[in-house]
Amino acid sequence: MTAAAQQPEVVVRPDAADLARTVAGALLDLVEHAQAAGEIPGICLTGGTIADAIHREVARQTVSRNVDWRQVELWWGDERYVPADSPDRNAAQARAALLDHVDLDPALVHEMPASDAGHTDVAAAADAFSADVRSHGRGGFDLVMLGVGPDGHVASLFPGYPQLDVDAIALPVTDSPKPPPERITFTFPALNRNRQVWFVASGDGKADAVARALGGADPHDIPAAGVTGVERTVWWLDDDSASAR
Ligand SMILES: O=C1O[C@H](COP(=O)(O)O)[C@@H](O)[C@H](O)[C@H]1O
Repeated sequence: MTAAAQQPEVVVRPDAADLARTVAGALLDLVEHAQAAGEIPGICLTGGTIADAIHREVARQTVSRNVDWRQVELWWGDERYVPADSPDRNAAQARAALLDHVDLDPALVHEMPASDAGHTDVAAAADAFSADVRSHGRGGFDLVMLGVGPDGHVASLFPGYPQLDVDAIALPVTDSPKPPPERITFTFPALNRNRQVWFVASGDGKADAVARALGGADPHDIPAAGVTGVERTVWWLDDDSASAR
């Protein structure tokens, strides 16, 4: 990793709606550029409040852009281990806001397993998902998007949890402090080998976690401090989430 890559960019917009519009535009720029270069961009989506607003904006803005959604590969950084039709799933939220409104190639959409997908338990499901990542042979994604919890969690990596110290691709969580308790999450090593990482956070409830992450907190306390992009790291904030910096 270069010194420049370790220095995150911070973009602050006045409010959540403006933030969502700005991030959606930047995401569509990234996809257009990758496709113009003949690539199929690999994007790892996130869940949460601002992510939902961003997905809706991407769907809205895409009609005026030159993007071929059949040539985009989608993954998720974490998932709630609940049935496939549960609205709690990050993938279900993304489908309602974005995926159902664009023409995707289903073979390029890699949801983490649902609890009714036939795996013995969440650990077996995390192993199966890790095998899916390995078999697709990507050295890293073009873009990983990460929401940030008020406690500084990213994906389903929570402060003080054992998953923070495991070298694996994806791991089960059985006692998440934020419901639902069972989840699957990418690990730090998996999140740290990707070209770009974009954190997205809005609202004053995120201000302390954002300030601590940008201030170089111990990732065991603020997991968001433990992820950077190989080429670029951007913190996309609104005035409220940026207010404690
Ligand atoms: O549980 C989760 O929370 C975070 C942040 O969600 P928010 O509603 O506070 O914005 C999210 O990024 C993560 O993917 C999700 O599983």
